[in-house]
Amino acid sequence: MTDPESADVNERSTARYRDYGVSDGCRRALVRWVVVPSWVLLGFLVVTFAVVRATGVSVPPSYRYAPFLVSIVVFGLPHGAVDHLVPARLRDEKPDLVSVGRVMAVYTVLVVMYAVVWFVAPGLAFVFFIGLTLYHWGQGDLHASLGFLRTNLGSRLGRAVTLVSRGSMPMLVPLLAFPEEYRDVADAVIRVFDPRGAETIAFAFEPAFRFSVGVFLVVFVSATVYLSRSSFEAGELALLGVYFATVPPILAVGFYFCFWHSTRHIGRLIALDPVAVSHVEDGNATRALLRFGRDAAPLTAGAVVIFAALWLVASPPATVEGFFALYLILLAALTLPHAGVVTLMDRVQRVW
Ligand SMILES: CC1=C(/C=C/C(C)=C/C=C/C(C)=C/C=O)C(C)(C)CCC1
Ligand SMILES: [Fe+2]
Repeated sequence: MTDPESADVNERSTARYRDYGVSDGCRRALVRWVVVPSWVLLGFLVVTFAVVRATGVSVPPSYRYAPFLVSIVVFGLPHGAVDHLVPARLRDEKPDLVSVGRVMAVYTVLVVMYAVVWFVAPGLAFVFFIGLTLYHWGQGDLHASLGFLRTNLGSRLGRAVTLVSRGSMPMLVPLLAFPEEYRDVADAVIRVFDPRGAETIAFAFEPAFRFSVGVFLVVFVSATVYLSRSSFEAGELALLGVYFATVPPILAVGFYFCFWHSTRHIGRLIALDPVAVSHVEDGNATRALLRFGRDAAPLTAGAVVIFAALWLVASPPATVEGFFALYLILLAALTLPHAGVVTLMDRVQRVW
């Protein structure tokens, strides 16, 4: 027989995770404050850039970096800066020195290991970064689809295929629609460690490879639409596909990072924090967001300090492209352990 107290805890945690960790009260607020605004923003950018293209107006290239610059303090970096609190909160416990220390230790080991790969084989590290981001952004969207929109994606296979399709939108559609800009970004990033730059991954820009990527996308997107039979799923995929095919990629990926991926994840974190949930349920979403901001502030500052140290060690060209390249390398290093923490969330919250 289980003792009544642990039965109670089990029951509470089953209730909490039945809906992918998002209660109904929270869900409505998240759709209103996170999902709908992200649709409006992406739709607005699609229309704007369709007009820009049709009229031949040119957008000064340096503006493309603005969303990534904003991401240092708004939503982007902070969305991963509460990872140290997550494992304890998943267990319904208050984070303590041991739980936080454990996360920090795993983070440090993974960041250092991946940093070594960047130095030894930067081309490989870059390709891994694209694959990692595909997985991580796909898992984020998969959770939002299940937990915020309550789509029924069918079997495990349906979920896996959805994850791949979703993650492929930001990572692979730009390779088909804007190969030169894609190559320029790869070149600037790899060049921080290897003067040959994108030459080390020349295969990725060959027509035959891009054609295979096109076939891959068609197969996965069709399978997702078929297996999910959900108009929300098909609609979001269509919006993302058109968006990444129309908006110049540095700008498009930057906006998506801050105002699609990060905002959804912050919503998921708020749903995990009982005090924040009570604010949301009282109709005070701003208060919940401020609480998140307070939790995220110290390690966001920590990441900025690491960025400054990286700048001193790597000393890339002092241009906006050089700054951006190094920032992407920082994001790459932090995303490896961050994706691990989110994978733990997925397991506990029964995404799989
Ligand atoms: C900007 C950009 C690219 C890559 C961006 C990546 C990979 C960003 C990853 C950010 C992460 C992982 C943030 C943390 O969650 C591409 C696709 C090369 C195409 C050209 C523009
Ligand atoms: Fe993330």
